[in-house]
Amino acid sequence: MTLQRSFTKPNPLGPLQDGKRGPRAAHATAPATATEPLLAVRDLAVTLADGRRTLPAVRGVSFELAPGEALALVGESGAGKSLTALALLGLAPASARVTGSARLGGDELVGAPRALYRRLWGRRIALVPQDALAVLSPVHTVGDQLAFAVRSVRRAGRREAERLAAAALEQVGIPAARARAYPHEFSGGMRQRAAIAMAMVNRPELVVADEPTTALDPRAQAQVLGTLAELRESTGAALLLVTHDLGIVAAHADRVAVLYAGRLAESGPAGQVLADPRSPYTAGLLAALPPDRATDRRLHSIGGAPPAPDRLPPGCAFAPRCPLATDRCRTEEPRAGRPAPGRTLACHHRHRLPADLFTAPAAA
Ligand SMILES: Nc1ncnc2c1ncn2[C@@H]1O[C@H](COP(=O)(O)OP(=O)(O)OP(=O)(O)O)[C@@H](O)[C@H]1O
Repeated sequence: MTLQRSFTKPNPLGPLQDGKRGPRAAHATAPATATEPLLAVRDLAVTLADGRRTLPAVRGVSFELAPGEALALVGESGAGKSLTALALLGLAPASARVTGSARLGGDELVGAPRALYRRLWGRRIALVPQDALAVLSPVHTVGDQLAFAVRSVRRAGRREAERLAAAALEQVGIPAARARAYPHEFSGGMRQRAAIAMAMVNRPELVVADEPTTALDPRAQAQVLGTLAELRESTGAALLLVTHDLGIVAAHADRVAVLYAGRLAESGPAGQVLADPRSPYTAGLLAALPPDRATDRRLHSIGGAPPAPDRLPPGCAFAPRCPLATDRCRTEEPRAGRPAPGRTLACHHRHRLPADLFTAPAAA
């Protein structure tokens, strides 16, 4: 289900009227139309050069994001989630070769010149990083940084920019009086919320959040994710959320794309994928979740570990860990198919998975 957000709540962030994205009209970037996705990623590949080796870290990833929609990129550590997100932002490491296509509205992001990114950053696409200090300078007050961000995008006098900065802070639950504080004077959760204010202050169409709550305790985590959800609701921004937490996916994503060893294992509506996974890898991730029933305290894990990008096995990269692996899986990499409307699956096993795939006792 695609959630088209309605722009019903007033937004105090200045002259941008609800449902209208005024300043963007002045940008030399092409907006998405109602009929096309906001972001269309096709065959995205990120290859890293590490000394004499080349590491295929992201391999032919494709997905779409509708305006206002939240898509979660999930997978174990090293799956290629962050590199995918960074490549879209034009922030992949210097050693990376990015190929394929990623269209934001009418603009091609892959291979785009810095000048295009400078027009897009903050205005149409913004980052909420894992660590707020990646976007907040320690030597300026939070208010000054927000005001600077405002003035870098729109013609606003100092007072107007300060008013908008204060409004942005209030929107993320930080009293306007704290605008004079430095980032180190905030708690970790407040810093993350300030980073959200920074990302959202100019009302971008797409927010990329890379593990935005990993370093936080559960209470701060819930506050930060709640803040992000409220701001998306009021501004209509789409969200690309990088996470390894399926609980966060269930609560905050409309759709999910599951990455394994740089490839898309499956994708689809979050509720469907979590309730009825078609990829054995997704089923394994779900089986490894802590049980919530008092009667079942077993923790099931997928045996083994994902392969490093320079140690990919032939065939399906998940085959060495997959209970269903056959000779074909070990020799032939599966191509993505469509097991159901709105879903993709890269697996040779197209039938429904047994419910006890990872919990059944191993055969003697
Ligand atoms: N700058 C780099 N130089 C060399 N290898 C890198 C670099 N950045 C990432 N990699 C490798 O690319 C692969 C994908 O990394 P990426 O950070 O995208 O994974 P991830 O799914 O986001 O993992 P995590 O959840 O741990 O952040 C990993 O094997 C990682 O070691």
